Amino acid sequence: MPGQVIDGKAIALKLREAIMERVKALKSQGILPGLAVVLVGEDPASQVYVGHKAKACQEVGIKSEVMKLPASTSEAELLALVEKLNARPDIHGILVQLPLPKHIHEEKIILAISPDKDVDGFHPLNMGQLFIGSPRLVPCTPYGCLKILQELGLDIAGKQAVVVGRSNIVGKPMAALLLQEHATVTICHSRTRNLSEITKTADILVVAVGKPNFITGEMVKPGAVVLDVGINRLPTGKLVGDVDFSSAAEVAGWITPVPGGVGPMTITMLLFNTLEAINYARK
Ligand SMILES: Nc1nc2c(c(=O)[nH]1)N[C@@H](CN(C=O)c1ccc(C(=O)N[C@@H](CCC(=O)O)C(=O)O)cc1)CN2
Repeated sequence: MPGQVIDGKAIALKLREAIMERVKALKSQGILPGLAVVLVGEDPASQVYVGHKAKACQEVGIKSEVMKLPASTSEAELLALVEKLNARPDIHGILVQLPLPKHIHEEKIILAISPDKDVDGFHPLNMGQLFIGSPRLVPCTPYGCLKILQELGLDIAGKQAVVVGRSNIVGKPMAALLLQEHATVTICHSRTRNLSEITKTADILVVAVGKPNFITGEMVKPGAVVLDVGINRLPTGKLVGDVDFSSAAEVAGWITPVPGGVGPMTITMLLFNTLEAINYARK
C-alpha cells in the first residue's frame, strides 16, 4: 500500500494559528514582535522566499522589515547594517537570506548577527547549544522536520534515523535534533559508500542533498518516514525534491511531497523563532 502523504501546509497552518495567539498575547503586554529580513542581490528564488516570509509575518501579526540591497553591496556595508539591527530594541529577530553574493563571506555575516537575534539559528553559539543538548534558537528547516514528526505523533526515540546531507543549515542540525530525541543517527554524504544499504536501514530518512530525485524507492525501507528537504527546479519549470516521490511513496509509510511538505514548515519555524527571540532580548 502506498505511504501516506504528509501535508506540510496543513501542519504549518495549524502551528501558525497558535503563533498568532501568542502574538496577540504579546501585543496585549505592549510587545510588538519585530523581524528584519535582509536580502542582498536579485536571486529569483530568494526573492520568492523573502516575499513568503514577509507575508507570513503579516498574517500572524509580526512586524517585518525587508531590506533589499543591491548585489554590489560590500561585506563591510552588510556588516554595518547587521550591527545597526543588533542595536535596535524593536527588532527581535534578524535574518540574512542565503545564498549571499560570492564576494561576501557568509560565515562572517552569520557571526556578526547577535546570537540573541539569530532566528535562523546559524550562529556558532546557537549551533553549539544544539549540539550539547541545550537548544536555544534552532535552524528552521530541521526544526520544521522535527515538528512534522511530533505533530504526526511518530516515534523517534530508539528509531534508526538516516540524514543524507551534511550542510550546516540542514544536515548537521537535523542529526543533532534527532539525537536529542534519542534516535540512533547516521549522517551520509557525497563520499558515503554503499549509500542505499544505509538508507534502507532508516526508520526515519531525511534527505537534503540538493540533487533532484536522488533517492529512489529501492533505497527506502518499507514503512519508513521520508522527509524530503530538497527543492529543485527542473529545466521544465517543475519543482521536485531530492526524493523520487512516485517510487518512494510506494515503499514509505509516510512521505513529504515537494512542494507542500517541509518548505512551509521552514517559514513557520521562523515565525516561532522570532517569538522565542523575544525571551533573549536585553531588558
Ligand atoms: N537565511 C536563510 N536562508 C535560506 C534558508 C533559511 O532557512 N534561512 N533556507 C532556504 C530557503 N528558504 C528559506 O529561506 C525556503 C525555501 C523553500 C520554502 C518553501 O516554502 N518552499 C515551497 C515551494 C516554494 C516555491 O514555489 O518555490 C514548498 O516546498 O512547498 C520556504 C523557505 C535557503 N536559504
